[in-house]
Amino acid sequence: MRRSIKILAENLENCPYTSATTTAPPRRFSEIPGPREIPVIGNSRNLKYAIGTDAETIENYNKHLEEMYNKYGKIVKENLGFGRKYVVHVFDPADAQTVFAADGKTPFIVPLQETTQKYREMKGMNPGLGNLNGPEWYRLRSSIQHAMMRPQSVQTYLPFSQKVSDDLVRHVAEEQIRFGNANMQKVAGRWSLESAGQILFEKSLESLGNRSEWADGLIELNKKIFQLSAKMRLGLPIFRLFSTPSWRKMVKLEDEFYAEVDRLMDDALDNLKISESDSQNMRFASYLINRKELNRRDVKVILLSMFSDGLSTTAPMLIYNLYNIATHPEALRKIQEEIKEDPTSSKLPYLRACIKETFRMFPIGTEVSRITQKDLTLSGYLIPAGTAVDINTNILMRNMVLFSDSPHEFKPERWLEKSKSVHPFAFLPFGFGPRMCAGRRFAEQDLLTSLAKLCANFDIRHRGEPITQIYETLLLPRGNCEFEFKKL
Ligand code: HEM
Repeated sequence: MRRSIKILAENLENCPYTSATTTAPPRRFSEIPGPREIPVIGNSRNLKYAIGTDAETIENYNKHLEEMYNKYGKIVKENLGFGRKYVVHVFDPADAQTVFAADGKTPFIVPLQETTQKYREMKGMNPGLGNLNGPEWYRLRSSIQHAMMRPQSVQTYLPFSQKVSDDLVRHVAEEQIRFGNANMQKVAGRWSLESAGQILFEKSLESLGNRSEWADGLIELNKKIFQLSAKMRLGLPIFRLFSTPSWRKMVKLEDEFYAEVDRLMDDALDNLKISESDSQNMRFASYLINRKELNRRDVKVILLSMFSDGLSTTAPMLIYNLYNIATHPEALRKIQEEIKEDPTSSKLPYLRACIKETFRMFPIGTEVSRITQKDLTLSGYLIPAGTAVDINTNILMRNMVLFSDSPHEFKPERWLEKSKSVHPFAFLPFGFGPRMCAGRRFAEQDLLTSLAKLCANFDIRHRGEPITQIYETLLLPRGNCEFEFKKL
């Protein structure tokens, strides 16, 4: 990681946004600007949530972050209230770099879903990769690093990715004939479930075939968990002390979800065998059961973490990509030409640039979080060790200065022009460092393969209400997700 920080830092010199180094002593934490604080309640926004959980406000949490940036500048502190501590929001890539550089071997994070962490602990389960910190996180993460993060290892899954994309093309064509369009809220969910089956459970779940209704049920369940979790995250945290109606509802939803996923994991693991053959070429679950340092419980924790994180991220990203492509016919034409030129190539630089641009315009998360492990100076203020810092990637990736005054335009070309360098800590859709998204390579490969197949087979149109984002723990699509696919 040190090396990658060094390489990235070398690109920084020309960036107008890079903070000038200063020798002045850092200012006190209490001086960091931020919303008015009310005793017990915390920042003034909490009052809205305390009086009644205002869905409208929660859905616009990303807008609230943007407003804070516009009002207070590139560093803002927020008192979370009700016995919770402060969170420091940073909106400056130089500060992001400082935080990541201090990460060390085991970066600490605030779990994205406190409710999931609490549920798993209550059930005696391991909280899972995205919820753990410290040596237990390190032990589990190290065991999958090789299988998940090396681009070469992910190549092993290419044939399965291709099979899923063929199934997707067939399914979309069928939906188009049946309904006159394909509702991608459903289809993308089925696609991501099918891909998870192939990669994690080593079998087809037939989500794009006979079992699409079953798939829709599981995806809906997952969606409800994310929606409720957003309300509980931003609302009054009484569920930490008492079993509130929201908490009981959450337990019921999680129970249903885990019963289903547990069945999937047991089915997969019961059919896999310990093998002496080359573990480098094994698929994921087989690779895991062949790791001597992992027992069955560990394997299930890892599979569960990968499954639940993957399910809620790649499906919306497929929708956002299709939306950008469908609303920019010239981009679709360029992708189709690129594929026609070399149908077997997986290089596809223009399509890759479209995907990158979509990650920038439609980030799936509001922030990448860290708990600092040593004192840091951010934007000239002293941040004591143990402070929660949110690196607001969604604001960074749409910043006017960092993206040449056109942050709201879909411009894949910006990633192809060598002369235009982007601050390396301004574009972090998968986070950074040892805690970087464990499914990154899979997500990128699945998106590239399936989008290439869809673009090569169809003219894609989008009409009606534009797609925007709402906050439901992640930034999920709102608007018309029905696309028309005209066979070429
Ligand atoms: C397009 C889709 C995706 C995006 C944008 C995304 C983004 C992220 C981000 C920003 C993080 C936090 C990184 C950090 O703290 O530095 C993360 C963590 C994680 N992601 Fe993803 N992700 C995606 C897809 C996936 C998929 C497909 C999987 C599984 C197959 C997955 C599994 C995980 C796991 C397990 C973690 C926790 C890692 C840890 O704490 O060690 N993600 N992801």
